[in-house]
Amino acid sequence: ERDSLDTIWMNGEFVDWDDANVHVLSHGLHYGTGIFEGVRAYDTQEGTAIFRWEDHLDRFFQSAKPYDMEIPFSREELTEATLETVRRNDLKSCYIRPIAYYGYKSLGVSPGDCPTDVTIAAWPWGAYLGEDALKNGIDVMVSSWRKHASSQIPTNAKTTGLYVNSLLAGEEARRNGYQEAIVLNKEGNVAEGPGENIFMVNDGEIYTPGLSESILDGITRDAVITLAEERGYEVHDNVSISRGQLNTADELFFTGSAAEVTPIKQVDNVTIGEGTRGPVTEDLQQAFFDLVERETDAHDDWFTYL
Ligand SMILES: Cc1[nH+]cc(COP(=O)(O)O)c(CN[C@@H](CCC(=O)O)C(=O)O)c1O
Repeated sequence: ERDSLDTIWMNGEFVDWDDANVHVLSHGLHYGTGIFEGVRAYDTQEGTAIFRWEDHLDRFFQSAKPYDMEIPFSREELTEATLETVRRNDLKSCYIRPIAYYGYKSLGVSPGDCPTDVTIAAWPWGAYLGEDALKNGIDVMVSSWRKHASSQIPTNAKTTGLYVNSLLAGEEARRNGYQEAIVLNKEGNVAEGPGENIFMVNDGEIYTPGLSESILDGITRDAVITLAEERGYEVHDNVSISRGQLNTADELFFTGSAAEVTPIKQVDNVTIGEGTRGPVTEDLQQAFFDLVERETDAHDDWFTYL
């Protein structure tokens, strides 16, 4: 529920939250033909700062390519629209959701002469999997639903339609009493979470599935790899992780714009490590939050201030 003062940017105009509607025959609603970003802005000592906006913007344009979708706004226009959306909603920290989708003109799978509509919304969003999750970790299950292969639907394009796969996996987990799922790829190796990348720690070294494992090229994944290497950890970021390795991991954790750094303490009721947030996970989680809350001036180029 939002108060009526909230506003959303739609195709170049700011409209009231309650008036931000689309036609029911919009192509994207029927065929999943939208691409989107999930971005966080943090309330830092230097004011509100959007984390890795330029990288999210890069991915936004990249995601449109497989669908021949032309984004009708420039990077600068989208950047100013985003900053203004955060300002107008008077948000100090928030979650930002840009989306581009084939809009209303005609139906049929081919988007034909449908317009590409673009909207940007922002709202407060706390810990994605709950405050306790960040501190104590979550219980997950390996889903019976497999991640589609990137050769079937490009997993490096953040496509709205893909998230039915994420929903099937995540809801299966929650239906069975777990908080989130781990999704294997069609080869049966570990891909990622429904909305997160996954990391494993073994004997102090860090592993995360390579981009060829049908995963999203996560920006938080990239940031955590950088932070880990800066702290002297050996990072293996182009590996296949088998399903069996999950049980024997010393530590596991998810990363994502929404999930941030969320420890995993059980997989299918098998305790991981000590059954709570592991020491390497805690070190990297602390480094991540120090970074985004600007307790450090490192990587200032990763921040776009309001
Ligand atoms: C499938 C998937 N994999 C990995 C990630 C992590 O990527 P990055 O945010 O660049 O570090 C996300 C982001 N999931 C977004 C959507 C969450 C939602 O529930 O919607 C997010 O974290 O904003 C994914 O959706």
